[in-house]
Amino acid sequence: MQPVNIGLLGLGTVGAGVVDLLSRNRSEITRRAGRDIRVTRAAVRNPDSPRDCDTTGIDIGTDCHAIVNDPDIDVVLELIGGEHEARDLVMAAIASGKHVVTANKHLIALHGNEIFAAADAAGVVVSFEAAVAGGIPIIKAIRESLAANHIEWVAGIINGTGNFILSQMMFEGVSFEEALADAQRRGFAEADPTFDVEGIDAAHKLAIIGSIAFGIPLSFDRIYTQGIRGIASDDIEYAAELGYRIKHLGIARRQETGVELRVHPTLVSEKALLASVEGEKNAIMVYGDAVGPTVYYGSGAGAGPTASSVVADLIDTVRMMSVDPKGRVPHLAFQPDQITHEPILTEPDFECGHYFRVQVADQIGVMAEITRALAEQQIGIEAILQKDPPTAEDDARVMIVTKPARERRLMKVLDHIRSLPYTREGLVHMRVAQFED
Ligand SMILES: NC(=O)C1=CN([C@@H]2O[C@H](COP(=O)(O)OP(=O)(O)OC[C@H]3O[C@@H](n4cnc5c(N)ncnc54)[C@H](O)[C@@H]3O)[C@@H](O)[C@H]2O)C=CC1
Ligand SMILES: N[C@@H](CC=O)C(=O)O
Ligand code: NA
Repeated sequence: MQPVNIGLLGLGTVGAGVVDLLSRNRSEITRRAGRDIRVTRAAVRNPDSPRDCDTTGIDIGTDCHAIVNDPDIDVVLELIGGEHEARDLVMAAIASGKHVVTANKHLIALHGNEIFAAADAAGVVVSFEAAVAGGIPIIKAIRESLAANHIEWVAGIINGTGNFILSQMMFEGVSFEEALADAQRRGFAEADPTFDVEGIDAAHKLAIIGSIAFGIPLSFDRIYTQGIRGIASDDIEYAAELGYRIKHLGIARRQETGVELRVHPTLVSEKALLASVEGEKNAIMVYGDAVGPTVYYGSGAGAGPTASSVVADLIDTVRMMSVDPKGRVPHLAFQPDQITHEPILTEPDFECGHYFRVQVADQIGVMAEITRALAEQQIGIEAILQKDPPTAEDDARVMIVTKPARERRLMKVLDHIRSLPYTREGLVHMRVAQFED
């Protein structure tokens, strides 16, 4: 059989990982794919930079379009990252009848609807397993292995850099900035690390998860997104005393009236599986009506893990080259004409537990007023903690975890508490996740 020629766009962390893996496991990969898969051309910004892989036999240049238009290239592997240039290259590859593999969640989250429509029309496949949770085969799990289920919710740690920073801060006493610099050195962080710390990267991934779980279009701009920068070490401590860990989660959840798509710091019971996921590791729970809860854990970033998914996509691509396009796994899990536009809910309609911290004058009746306000909105209390603040001797800090409640009700309570004469500035609110795992 003829070898399959890969045109590689980008030879950075992931690109080098792919070249290395294809060479290291060449014989097993060929036995699985049925054909030899080889990178024949690559484009990079600076061809003279040193590489973390052996590039013997690869023609390295700077012109991505020359690769996309090369008739000898069978599959384009997009690993340059970013949005517009990657979109143009992928659309050009599709137009020239080439299959595409990408690790670019930014690209898929923002342009996937257009890209998949073009790919379906051209009879080619765009694969993107590495785009969500790096090496964890979560796309395949949701799209294929759980295809019999009505997916009720998906919740996970889907940004390795953010989880690494939170773990370093909690266990190593490292500052936020130091931990981020370390994540960058280790190759986990995005080229623009604000994508990691502001929750944008997680929102890109959640857009993809939500779409393949619920059969809705990719809806990145409708995702509620909050990053990890605002998490105070005091709240990490208080949460621990209350029996919780603060994790940065992406949550896609069905309600009767629509779907919640949200990314934010979340209190997770220390007994929950997700609470024990540390460092750059990712973990995703998927709840299907037939299967119940399932968990997928592993490395969400780094050269080897990400290359593992990219190469698996290349193998899949090679295998399905000979399959009738109508018989292939649909890009977004559901047949393209079965994608529906369900309402995507906004904050007032989110339903979950809540944590809040409020500093008040330490007077008789204050706690009673706070609990009365909660009761008036029919919000149950899960746990209460009271502490002296680090300064302001006559004040008290009150931390409350509520039972699940519609966020619109909780906001009324918090507005009321803020308006009380003895309430100080700086009320903190975070959401709490309840999982069955
Ligand atoms: N690093 C990781 O752990 C993971 C990365 N990804 C995604 O994989 C993709 C690649 O990420 P990394 O390898 O980490 O990036 P990187 O910054 O290490 O490498 C990017 C490569 O693309 C080349 N490049 C960029 N723009 C180019 C252009 N216009 N023309 C020619 N070459 C160009 C650069 O020279 C470099 O070789 C991104 O979409 C990223 O989000 C996905 C999962 C994990
Ligand atoms: N920057 C991302 C890389 C993988 O997607 C992360 O930290 O998770
Ligand atoms: Na993956």
